[in-house]
Amino acid sequence: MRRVSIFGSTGSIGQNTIDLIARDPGSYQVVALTGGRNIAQLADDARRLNAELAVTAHDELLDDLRAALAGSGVEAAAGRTALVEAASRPADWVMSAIVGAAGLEPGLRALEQGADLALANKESMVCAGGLMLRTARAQNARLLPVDSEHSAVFQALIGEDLSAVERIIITASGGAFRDWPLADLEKATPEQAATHPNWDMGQRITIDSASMFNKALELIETKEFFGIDPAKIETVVHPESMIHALVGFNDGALMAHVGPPDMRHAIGFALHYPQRQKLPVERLDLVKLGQLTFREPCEKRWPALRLAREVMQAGGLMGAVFNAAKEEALDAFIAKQITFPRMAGVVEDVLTSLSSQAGHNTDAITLDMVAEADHLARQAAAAVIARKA
Ligand SMILES: NC(=O)C1=CN([C@@H]2O[C@H](COP(=O)(O)OP(=O)(O)OC[C@H]3O[C@@H](n4cnc5c(N)ncnc54)[C@H](OP(=O)(O)O)[C@@H]3O)[C@@H](O)[C@H]2O)C=CC1
Ligand SMILES: CC(=O)[C@@H](O)[C@H](O)COP(=O)(O)O
Ligand SMILES: [Mn+2]
Repeated sequence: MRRVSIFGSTGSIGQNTIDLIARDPGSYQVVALTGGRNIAQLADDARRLNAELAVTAHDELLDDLRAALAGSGVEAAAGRTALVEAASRPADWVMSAIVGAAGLEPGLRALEQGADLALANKESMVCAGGLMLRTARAQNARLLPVDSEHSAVFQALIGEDLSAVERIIITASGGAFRDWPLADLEKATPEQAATHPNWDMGQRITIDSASMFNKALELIETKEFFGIDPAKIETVVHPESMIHALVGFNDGALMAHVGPPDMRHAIGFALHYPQRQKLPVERLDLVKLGQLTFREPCEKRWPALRLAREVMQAGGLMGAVFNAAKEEALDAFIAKQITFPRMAGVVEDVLTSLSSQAGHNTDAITLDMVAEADHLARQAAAAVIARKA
């Protein structure tokens, strides 16, 4: 039996992962499930999957979790330290699906103890891509992309030579406001932004899709994951979200990964890699689909794309700064302290004020350095938000 843990099990990726594992209970021993505030879901899943341990990230919810697990034999724990300890428990395969920079350390600890890491948490690569790759290499552990675009690129590159890659194109749906007049964006609400045209995902990534901060993070994630020159990475607006990414080779071939917007494909690919196994995803009927469309992304509508290019150019700890500033701006938008378009302005101001964080050798970046850059960026973002709110 494979020993598996799921970090962020109560979320959208976590629930899709559980869906796949629960279909084949004889093949998996669940070591740890972790969640945040959704104690009922965490406890139900831990009981159903007979997990060894369930952890909530919130200390104050330990009593609730203990009560929900009473008589089940599942160990309960709470808090940041417990979360990181859970990641150090021996496991063969770990899903990293906590949202935000909070997912970095648990994923890194899982790699350090030699687990294969299925990485949905794109923030890990944005903040500390070099550290993640170095750790995986040192432990002979696999780091498997789960983000749909990066899983698509990974699959298109199997058996290929990276030096023959001319370009990588990642697609973007355009999110909730793709067709809105620009002037209306000032009035866009968090509720409107949290409605994705195609994908069913958590609130934060869905709003990031509307602002294209999600795509901005994914451009950086592509550079970090595949070690590719940013000039070779493109994005195109593809409203149907059927093609997830394309890889162009030096002979002109363009390999596209096509499939319905269902994360169980990318999760299942990472779960069974290097094998392919049957997955419960819809098989596309191309005739019914009829046509697929593409548009150039407008940087006026989505300034996050330009900022991502600046961050890739700057390197060092600027990815960590960018992500933390974005998280703070997103919190402020959700709390209705700033408007939707203002998020990009906040992030740009923070990037300007912390440009000194670019001067770090990527190979020497440690978790402590990332934490410090993250802290400085959140402080700077809070000041910008307070000044302009
Ligand atoms: N959803 C998708 O289809 C995709 C997601 N991703 C990436 O995967 C990650 C997860 O996304 P998604 O599943 O949508 O997010 P959700 O918001 O649905 O789930 C997030 C999970 O993280 C937990 N969590 C939230 N904050 C913390 C914290 N501070 N410490 C520990 N745990 C925490 C939540 O717990 P609780 O809910 O119990 O409070 C929940 O289990 C993100 O990095 C996202 O960018 C990438 C591609 C596609
Ligand atoms: C499913 C997935 O990988 C998401 O990151 C997706 O890419 C979001 O859609 P957007 O293309 O709207 O950002
Ligand atoms: Mn994606």
